[in-house]
Amino acid sequence: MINLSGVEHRYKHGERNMVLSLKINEGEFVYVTGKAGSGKTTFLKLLTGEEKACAGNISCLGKELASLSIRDLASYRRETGIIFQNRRLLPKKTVAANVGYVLEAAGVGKKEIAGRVRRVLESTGLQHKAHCFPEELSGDEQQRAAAARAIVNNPRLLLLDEPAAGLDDRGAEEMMQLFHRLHAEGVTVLMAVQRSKSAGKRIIELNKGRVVLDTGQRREEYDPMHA
Ligand SMILES: Nc1ncnc2c1ncn2[C@@H]1O[C@H](COP(=O)(O)OP(=O)(O)OP(=O)(O)O)[C@@H](O)[C@H]1O
Repeated sequence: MINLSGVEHRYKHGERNMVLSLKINEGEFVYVTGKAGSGKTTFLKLLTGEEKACAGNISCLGKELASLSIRDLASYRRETGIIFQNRRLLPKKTVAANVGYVLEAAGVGKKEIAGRVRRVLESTGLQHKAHCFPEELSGDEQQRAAAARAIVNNPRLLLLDEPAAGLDDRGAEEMMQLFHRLHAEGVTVLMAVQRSKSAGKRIIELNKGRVVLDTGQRREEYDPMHA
């Protein structure tokens, strides 16, 4: 489903900050871990097409990202659910409008949008804030709104940058349960976190833009003696 081969990346005028080759299969749940500045966000941005590789190939959901037109990139992004590091809610739209926006862009009818937005706000515990603007929300609620927006279009792939940031322990636990549930329903999940908290899942650890640990498809199969 995701294949990065010989990928290199550098920020404008900067040094090469990422070198990656890896595969992720459909249906996997992968934690992308590493210290601050190790490259987790950059890795996810390469997969959203926001950052471009300066060498190598990235294919995702059957598409070569480098060759997508702006229009095809927009449609590719609608097939994925993304939680950005700084949430990126649209300040002049209500929570419901922020969440429904992706469906509107995909041409879904108004009635259908209203129903789907209502259900997804219920599942993220935000139904009572549907008509608020982002600045009227707490950090916790903004994070829930970002999660609702990421899942409203039933994506096959979720790219999540610190999805529990700003949540208290209980909120973080609920958020994790939501993504584990979606994974159990078949969604592929890539989640950037500084440290993974759940065993039994693949962990790709980055350091200075390189993979320093990859436990493989299933954590149980990881044998440190033969890694
Ligand atoms: N827009 C940018 N321009 C130049 N360098 C950048 C830019 N964004 C990130 N970097 C650098 O690239 C490296 C990787 O950063 P990245 O944000 O991907 O790491 P991260 O693991 O997500 O960190 P954090 O956990 O703090 O978000 C760092 O050295 C960072 O300073």
